[in-house]
Amino acid sequence: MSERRLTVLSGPSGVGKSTVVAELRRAHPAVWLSVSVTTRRPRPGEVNGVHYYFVDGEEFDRLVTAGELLEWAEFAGNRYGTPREPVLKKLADGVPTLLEIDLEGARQVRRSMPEALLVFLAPPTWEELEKRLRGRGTEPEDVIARRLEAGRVEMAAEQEFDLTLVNTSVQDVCRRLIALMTDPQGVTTTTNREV
Ligand SMILES: Nc1ncnc2c1ncn2[C@@H]1O[C@H](COP(=O)(O)OP(=O)(O)OP(=O)(O)O)[C@@H](O)[C@H]1O
Ligand SMILES: Nc1nc2c(ncn2[C@@H]2O[C@H](COP(=O)(O)O)[C@@H](O)[C@H]2O)c(=O)[nH]1
Repeated sequence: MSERRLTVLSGPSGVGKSTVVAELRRAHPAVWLSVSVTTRRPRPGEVNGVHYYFVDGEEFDRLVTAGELLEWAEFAGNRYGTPREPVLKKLADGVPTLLEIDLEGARQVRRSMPEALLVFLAPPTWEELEKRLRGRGTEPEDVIARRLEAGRVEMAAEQEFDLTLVNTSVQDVCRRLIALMTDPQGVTTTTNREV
């Protein structure tokens, strides 16, 4: 494993980031996924401390002011952030570490930790993205519209990432991601589209 142990996975809402990460962690438990803090309400089945740390706005403000977040951003009406300490500890221990965060967060990590590998997860088509987001059935139509609007912005920023993986097959994306996390020398600085 080289020094680049921090990998960031971003992409438009509904592209399949959480699905890919869940499969990656099932198949490769040695990979550590940062648990974010959010002001969003839990969806049915989401567990505090597992999927997110669910906090109110006041607590989120406190974390920001105390400098406890490595990065944070507002996304579609809620705030999300990565607790700094656990990430730094895992990296110091040499553990391959994954952040699943939005574009703004990825940009902040690019600035503060330029050695991180930034991976953009893209949908096979825009129509498929809409289908997945609606098919998940977790948000009302007005929230879906906000997420799709943000998705247009995220899609336009693909070139800022080290490479793009197209999420046609979750298994294929996972295979490629784990290879990148364990042999990052294979990544060039030119943006590539793969899978
Ligand atoms: N390769 C795939 N083919 C078909 N459906 C998929 C694929 N990957 C994920 N999905 C489905 O797409 C939907 C959205 O996936 P997921 O919740 O993982 O997206 P996400 O990128 O994490 O979204 P968000 O950013 O809103 O949290 C889910 O219903 C999931 O089962
Ligand atoms: N900048 C950050 N973005 C984050 C973080 N945790 C999650 N996210 C991103 O937010 C959106 C919406 O997530 P959802 O769970 O409400 O669907 C998605 O793009 C996530 O990747 C974070 O810590 N920082």
